[in-house]
Amino acid sequence: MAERQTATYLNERFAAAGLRPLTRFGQNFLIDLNLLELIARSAEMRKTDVILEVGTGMGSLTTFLAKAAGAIVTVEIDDNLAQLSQAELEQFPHVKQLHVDALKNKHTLAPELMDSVRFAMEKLGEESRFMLVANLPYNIATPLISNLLVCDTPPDRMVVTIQKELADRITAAPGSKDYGALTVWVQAQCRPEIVRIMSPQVFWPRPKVDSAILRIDLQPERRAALPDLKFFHETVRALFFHRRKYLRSVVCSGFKGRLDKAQVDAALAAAGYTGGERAEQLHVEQIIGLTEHLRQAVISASES
Ligand SMILES: C[S@@+](CC[C@H](N)C(=O)[O-])C[C@H]1O[C@@H](n2cnc3c(N)ncnc32)[C@H](O)[C@@H]1O
Repeated sequence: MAERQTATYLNERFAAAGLRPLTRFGQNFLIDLNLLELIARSAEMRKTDVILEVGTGMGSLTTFLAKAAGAIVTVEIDDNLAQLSQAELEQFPHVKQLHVDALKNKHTLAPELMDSVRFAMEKLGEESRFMLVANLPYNIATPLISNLLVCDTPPDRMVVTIQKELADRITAAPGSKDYGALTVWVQAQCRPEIVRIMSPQVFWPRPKVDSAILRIDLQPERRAALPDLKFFHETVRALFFHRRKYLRSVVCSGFKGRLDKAQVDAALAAAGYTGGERAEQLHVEQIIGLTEHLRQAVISASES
């Protein structure tokens, strides 16, 4: 296993197969064995857990996951890597390989992913939890994390390697430049925590930016307290769509056709705002409260 983690090994293996790592698929492989172990350890997996891995690559992280979890669903878009990793993973009957694009489109996961996860969870029984553990392709990290939180069965935990800049956005505090729709969407239902910052040297080939291992723990009671998840998701995106604009203006444009200006002013006042605030100043609980006032206003407006 250890030899499979070196840049020399990967270089030779790719060259022998006549391949090159593809930038368009975010093919930067972790070559530090300790970090692969850290990712697996941070997930605190049990033998009844189902793990989704997006980006099988050569199957190195998959091997760690297979040793700790009850079932693995690993997804790879690249024909050549899907083939190479198949040989490595054949020894694990509880690893299911899917050879598809993990995203059907920007807002939807490929249906095979959650179908396979649900099937594995049923087999493993009531105790089973679902987690995403992956060294993610950076170009799909945001939609993947975001879309998984829309699912009826969201992951109990995600432990992912992503760009540091994205980890900073997910863990940001109100008022900071990184604080935005993604921060609020994740923090309203989960507790995110940066486990480790990683320099480009721990990857082959080296990416241009720093990376981070991020652990995101679902908080089911917080998620259950959001009465309409879809409405919340859309509202948060609308609130941060024009970062420089004041609350009244972003709410008016986000709710155009559903609330008139007087109704917007009434909803803002009921939530305790003048409209002269900016969304980025409001902490997550305040945005949850404001969204609920807007939801009630939309319901009343549609009934009148
Ligand atoms: C950062 S590499 C990680 C590989 C391996 N897990 C590791 O840790 O070394 C990302 C992997 O995701 C695959 N990938 C990229 N886009 C994908 C997509 N849309 N769906 C599924 N796999 C994808 C790439 O081909 C690549 O193998």
